[in-house]
Amino acid sequence: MTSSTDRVRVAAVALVDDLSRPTRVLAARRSAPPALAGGWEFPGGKVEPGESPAQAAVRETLEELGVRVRLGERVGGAWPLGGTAEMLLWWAEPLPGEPAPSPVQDHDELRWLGAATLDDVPWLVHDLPVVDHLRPLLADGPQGRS
Ligand SMILES: Nc1nc2c([nH]c(=O)n2[C@H]2C[C@H](O)[C@@H](COP(=O)(O)OP(=O)(O)OP(=O)(O)O)O2)c(=O)[nH]1
Repeated sequence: MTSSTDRVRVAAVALVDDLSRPTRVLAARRSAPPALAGGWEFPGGKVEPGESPAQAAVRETLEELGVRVRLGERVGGAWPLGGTAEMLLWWAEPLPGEPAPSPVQDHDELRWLGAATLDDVPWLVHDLPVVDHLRPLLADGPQGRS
């Protein structure tokens, strides 16, 4: 049996406009590696030795988008990413500052998506169940500001 220490753990954020009443979630388009380029994902990355997944989620968001975030609850359980990788996802709210993509960090575009526009981007295949999970949790509100 595979133990949790054998797994590649990815920590990511469902960055939303308002933790108490989320209407929009931030999607990021990957620019690299070639196999993933063009696919949309939740900002995040691999948990490094010595840090907790929650710390990794905060660190990766700052590195990738240039904003600090306040984490809320976890979104679902451990989401399989194929092979032995899994993703832990947190609701998160940006602290003051505007998220911006960083090509150095493998993102070239960001979009805020609401329940009605979640399918407007081609998500990475392993994110599709996560998107389905999020859809009913996003309240009606302003949709799809890019
Ligand atoms: N961050 C993130 N990664 C995802 C998602 N969906 C998905 O399949 N993945 C995959 C893509 C990558 O194979 C892996 C995350 O690796 P990464 O390249 O973002 O990690 P990292 O920032 O730590 O990068 P590196 O140090 O390994 O270069 O998880 C998602 O929604 N967010």
